[in-house]
Amino acid sequence: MEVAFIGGAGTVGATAAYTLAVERPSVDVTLVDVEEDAAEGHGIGIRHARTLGSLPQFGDANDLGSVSAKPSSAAGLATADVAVVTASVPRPGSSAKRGGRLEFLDRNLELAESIAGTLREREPLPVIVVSNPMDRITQRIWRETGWDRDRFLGYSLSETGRTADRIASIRDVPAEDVYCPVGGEHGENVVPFFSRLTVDGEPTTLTEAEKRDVRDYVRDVPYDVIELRGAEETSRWVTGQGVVRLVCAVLDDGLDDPDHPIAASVPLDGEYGIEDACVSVPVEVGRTGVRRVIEWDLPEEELEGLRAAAESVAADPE
Ligand SMILES: NC(=O)c1ccc[n+]([C@@H]2O[C@H](COP(=O)([O-])OP(=O)(O)OC[C@H]3O[C@@H](n4cnc5c(N)ncnc54)[C@H](O)[C@@H]3O)[C@@H](O)[C@H]2O)c1
Ligand SMILES: O=C(O)C[C@H](O)C(=O)O
Repeated sequence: MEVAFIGGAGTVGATAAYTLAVERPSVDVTLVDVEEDAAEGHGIGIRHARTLGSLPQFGDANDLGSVSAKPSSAAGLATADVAVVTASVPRPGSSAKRGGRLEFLDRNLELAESIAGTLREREPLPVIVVSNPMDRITQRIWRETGWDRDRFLGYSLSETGRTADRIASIRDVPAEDVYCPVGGEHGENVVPFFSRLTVDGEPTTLTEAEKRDVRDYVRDVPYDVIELRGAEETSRWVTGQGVVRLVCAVLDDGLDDPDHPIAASVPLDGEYGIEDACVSVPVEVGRTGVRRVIEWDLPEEELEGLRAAAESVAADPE
């Protein structure tokens, strides 16, 4: 199996590629970037890391997959089984604040069209989109390829990690016991599915103040991280981990635990009353991408949140 990271020389692409390479030593990892030297440099370092961890004195892996750099062209993507799009124009300084994902919009829409043009030259494959503003970029790449919508998964799992972390801290419970998937926009109109919250398997209800706190935390914390680390950087660690969780769900034809579905941003066609927009909703992931959009019976407040998210992402100029 070969996973191609389009934008693989960047912060998120290289971090996710490294995470996948060490976690799944047999998978072929390809770094596709217009910065070909940088991609090659990261590829060599990641290959060494994977090799080191698999040596007899440390590991027991065999049949190591390749780690290589390829050009950002149809040839570079010809043999990929899964594509992850992290390609982006450089982070504008003005994007390092809440709502900042929209600062990428115009130039990343152009980039999305060019990447879709390259993808279109081959057979459809599952495409995981990370680049911001993620919901709109997922929608644009989907439309421009003309492929079936079930090939596309926009990445929003960082919100689920952030939400679990915050609920654990508010309620003083272990974070690993918190299940609360997060949908809506990857942005201001985020919709934690509080109605599905369980802690250690027990349905749990937050107060309205606690819900507001969690939503505000999720909106603010990526920018706190950027500010603390310097405006050139992004939330590379949670994103690298989350992208690999999604890639592995595709490679493995589903989650280890199908009873706890995840959310991803997918082109909707009437589900939750939403047409022609990508926002995150619960999905069943499979080998070819999205096996099924799961239609939960959500309370009105969360349904309204999803619809507001869809209106917001659909409101941008073509
Ligand atoms: N969805 C999420 O949760 C999430 C999380 C973090 C970052 N992001 C977004 O992901 C994107 C990447 O972030 P980053 O910090 O890695 O950015 P970055 O600037 O470090 O990396 C972007 C990379 O894309 C490459 N690139 C540009 N055009 C390309 C093309 N045509 N083909 C191949 N590669 C190309 C650049 O050379 C660069 O290496 C940004 O838009 C960021 O906002 C999203
Ligand atoms: O890159 C950003 O602007 C933030 C990113 O979308 C994130 O959620 O970490």
